Amino acid sequence: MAIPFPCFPFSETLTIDKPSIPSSPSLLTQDDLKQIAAYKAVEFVESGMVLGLGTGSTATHAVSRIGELLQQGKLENIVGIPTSKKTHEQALALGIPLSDLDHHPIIDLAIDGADEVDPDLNLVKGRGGSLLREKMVESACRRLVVVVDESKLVDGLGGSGLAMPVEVVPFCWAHTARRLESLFGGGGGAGRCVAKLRRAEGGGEPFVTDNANYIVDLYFAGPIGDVEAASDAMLRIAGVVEHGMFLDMATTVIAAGACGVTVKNKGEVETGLFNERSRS
Ligand SMILES: O=C[C@H](O)[C@H](O)[C@H](O)COP(=O)(O)O
Repeated sequence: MAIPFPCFPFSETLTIDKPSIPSSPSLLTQDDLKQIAAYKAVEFVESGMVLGLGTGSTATHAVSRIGELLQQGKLENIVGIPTSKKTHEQALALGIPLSDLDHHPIIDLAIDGADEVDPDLNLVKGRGGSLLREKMVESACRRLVVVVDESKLVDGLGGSGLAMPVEVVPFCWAHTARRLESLFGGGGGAGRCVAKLRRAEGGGEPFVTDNANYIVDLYFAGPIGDVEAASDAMLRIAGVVEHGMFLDMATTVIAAGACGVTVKNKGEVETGLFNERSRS
């Protein structure tokens, strides 16, 4: 997706190099915006940190940048805790020293993408299928910095009309999917929620997570509303392993959009993109 070149593409505090961001062309792609947000987040990284390494097309830019800074000697003594097999492979290839939660139960900082971000910095994650490891790692973080392009900002979780992923055990997944659907008054596409098993590319076999589970995607007719109650109810269903709502976990969200980069910290008054979003 091509987006008009920002009127102020970098905030005053954005001091990163801008390696592949076009300077003269008048368009930034959605991937450019993801990279801008991710590079901004890497400014929070300091030598000696234990880092949660997120998963997805936005987080991959942050992992690349961390690898680059390590290779240049601008960062030292970093330990990365990957949130998926894919990120593990990427970080290994970049020479980032890796560990896990068993050996590093407290993480200084994690950087990850998100599928939806609400005005309170609650998130939907897991459209890439990595929600369980992401939630385990990011629950152990002192600071979780989320990086998104502005298309991810919503007024309420579930409001994008796109998938709300739930990781379930394969055993009788259809039964679990029906229970999830009926939790929200759904069924047959007529209600507030429709549950669908995620299929692997090609549409045949079920998509299988890094933990050998399945994903049931929930599609809501509008914002869920009471996300805490929805979270508790989903987790009470036997067969549900974890859901993709990350509530009260993000400490900072960096959103890149056509008019620049907005950094919002938990509890701060809304400005920039977030403010514009909440007015719309
Ligand atoms: O399972 C995937 C993760 O939760 C991703 O962080 C999330 O889906 C956002 O991915 P992307 O940056 O590719 O939009």
